[in-house]
Amino acid sequence: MARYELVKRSVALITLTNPPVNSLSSAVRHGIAKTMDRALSDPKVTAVVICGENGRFCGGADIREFAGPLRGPPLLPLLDSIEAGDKPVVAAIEGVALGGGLELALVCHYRIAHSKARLGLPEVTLGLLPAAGGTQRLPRLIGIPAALELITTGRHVSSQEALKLGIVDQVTEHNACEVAVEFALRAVAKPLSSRRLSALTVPCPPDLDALLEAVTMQIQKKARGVMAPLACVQAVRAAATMPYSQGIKRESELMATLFNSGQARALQYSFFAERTAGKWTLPSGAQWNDTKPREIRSAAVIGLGTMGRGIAVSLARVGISVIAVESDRKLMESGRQMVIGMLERDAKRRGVSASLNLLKFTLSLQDLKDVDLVIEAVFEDMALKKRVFQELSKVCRPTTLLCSNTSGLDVDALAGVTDRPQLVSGMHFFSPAHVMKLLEVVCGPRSSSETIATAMSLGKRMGKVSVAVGNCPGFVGNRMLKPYSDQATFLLEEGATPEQIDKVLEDFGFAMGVFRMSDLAGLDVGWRVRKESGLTGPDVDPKNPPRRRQGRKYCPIPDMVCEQGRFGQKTGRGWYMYDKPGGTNAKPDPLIQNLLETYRGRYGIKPRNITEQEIIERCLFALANEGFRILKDGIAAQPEDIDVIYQFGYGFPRHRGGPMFYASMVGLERVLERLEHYHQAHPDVSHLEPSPLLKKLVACGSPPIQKWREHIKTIHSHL
Ligand SMILES: CCCCCCC/C=C/C(=O)SCCNC(=O)CCNC(=O)[C@H](O)C(C)(C)COP(=O)(O)OP(=O)(O)OC[C@H]1O[C@@H](n2cnc3c(N)ncnc32)[C@H](O)[C@@H]1OP(=O)(O)O
Repeated sequence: MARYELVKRSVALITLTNPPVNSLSSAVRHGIAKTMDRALSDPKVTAVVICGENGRFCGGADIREFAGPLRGPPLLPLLDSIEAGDKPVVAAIEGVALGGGLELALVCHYRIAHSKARLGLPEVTLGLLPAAGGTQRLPRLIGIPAALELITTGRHVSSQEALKLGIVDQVTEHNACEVAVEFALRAVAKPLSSRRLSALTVPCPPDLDALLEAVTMQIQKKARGVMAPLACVQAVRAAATMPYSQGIKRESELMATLFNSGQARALQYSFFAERTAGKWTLPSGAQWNDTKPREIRSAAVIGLGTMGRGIAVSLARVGISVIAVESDRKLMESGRQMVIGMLERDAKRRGVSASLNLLKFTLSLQDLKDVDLVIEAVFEDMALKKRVFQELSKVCRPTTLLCSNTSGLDVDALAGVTDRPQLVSGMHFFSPAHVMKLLEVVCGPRSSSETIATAMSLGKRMGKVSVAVGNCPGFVGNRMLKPYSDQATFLLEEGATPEQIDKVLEDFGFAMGVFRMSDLAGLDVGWRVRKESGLTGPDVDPKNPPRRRQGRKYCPIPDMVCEQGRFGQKTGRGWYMYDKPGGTNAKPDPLIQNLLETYRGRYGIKPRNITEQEIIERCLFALANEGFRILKDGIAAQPEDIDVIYQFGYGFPRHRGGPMFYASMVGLERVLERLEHYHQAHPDVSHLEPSPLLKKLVACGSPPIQKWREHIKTIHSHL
């Protein structure tokens, strides 16, 4: 796990060998301890270089080992002993030096980085802090403000920035290992005391308290309820105010509070869930690692509304030439201006030049005959989409892939009107499409594995977290949203207010509560869908008892809000009131309060006090319950996919892991018991009826989430 060689007759070259990222597993730590001992005790060796195999220095501690008992040599004393050694040690950083990897580099007396390397202390993103001396050594090297920023955000820096900050001593375009060996030979005669970071004093800013206070406030605002960044501030405070020996103790104490926390478990689960989601399997047996995606050089986007514009930007900025189609010259011109403006702003932010030459705008579908792939992003109307797909089928060459950016319509019905159903899939982007990282790739029953592989790979190329899902109304994300928002509106009937429900959800960690989110998305969209499906409007059978539709309980309050022209932020009124149309500052509206009181009065509902616990349980357990149904139906292949969708598309707090992980943390037995309780109280709300899969998992002893797949493997997958 660590290779030892003698090079240039006097330099010990230690190579970490734990692919793919040379993480510091117990075997690697053991290997470092052994090879360092050998280097320090061999009189022929005058200097040491540490590097990583396959052009990657080290991706940090082995995160998988955190779940089990700590084995092998502990990292902190191992690193301390490297720093204390009397022969110069040089880190040759290629690829990445992250977390424990950077901490290893910080105990080396010199650091040489390749120009393409990235460095950082991302432990905070895993619910931890850099507890192998990172919170004490980095401030001594680069000062409190810069160290505080890097440690509390976990941001990676380029080697150029690392050089400017003083983290590395030299950046090279050449082989970092060879450069480090030459550097080590020159360092042999030089004193090491000033190179041992733990022995340095911290350059402390005069306004330390004010700085720490400001950063704490910023964290509390941006990452409400998240423990790790606050613990990082405490650890850096210790570096500033205590000698190293005490600071390091404080670092360990703070780490101990985080290490076994639910937040750390959720964040580490989220790290792996994101990677698991990319590994799809289709019912045919085809998989992510055995199906070659097509190369996409050119694409077309149909419709330059909000979604189409964002999709065009996402494609062009990764070097794909884009033909954008609109039906009307005025719309095309305004779309053109907006796409160009978005691309220019994006390029400026990233410090690159805008790829405007890749864009072409047209009114004619005939111009699409040679593109590799089309993404249709017209209005969410099946008849209109079918017309577009029929037309595309005629004009595009037979090998062109046809994708729909639908948020929930039947992808197979669209495939059915084309001459190439195997080349049709859904690509459900989230608004704004050039910002939001989630992409649901919808696999119809006739989509080929190559089509899915290509859509998934294109998503990755655009920087999206892509998740393959099956074809059903709403797919995964929007299908689950319904029980969640239904519960919220039922709670309004029973006595809650929008602001009370939103506060509970936001305190839980959601970026926005369900009502604020609906106001942002626009209330009219759902209203139109409900009208089209006969749930409200003139087509409703007058014989329907009030508050019941299609044999189920129905809450008409959202329709009543829309009937007043309150469509959310865009009209300045929705569940909340805003300063102006388009305003974002939501204030409780007495008119909504009135509407709720009148409504309850009309139906004889006596409002009751609704607790925080009930809001969380009814909204989130109903959400997870639908997730279990989705797994049972084979619409998502694994719970990780659902959790990734909810984190990246719906603002579910990452430190809670996602709805399925959250259910597993609460305990499946408890979730089942509470759903049974609420379903008994509301027998006409089918979403509260515990799903068969949840019951099955509880009957099997509530296995950990990673084992659920074994219990759902017999299910017929629609992916
Ligand atoms: C009481 C104990 C005290 C201990 C103190 C310890 C203090 C130190 C703590 C740490 O170091 S925590 C770890 C900090 N490091 C990170 O957060 C880095 C995580 N990794 C990444 O960001 C990326 O993987 C990467 C290194 C930038 C590479 O990205 P790339 O896109 O090229 O590959 P991936 O698909 O992400 O990863 C490939 C493969 O490797 C697995 N993996 C990556 N890093 C780790 C790791 N640190 N530990 C274990 N496994 C890791 C990753 O999961 C992928 O595998 P699969 O999931 O596909 O099987």
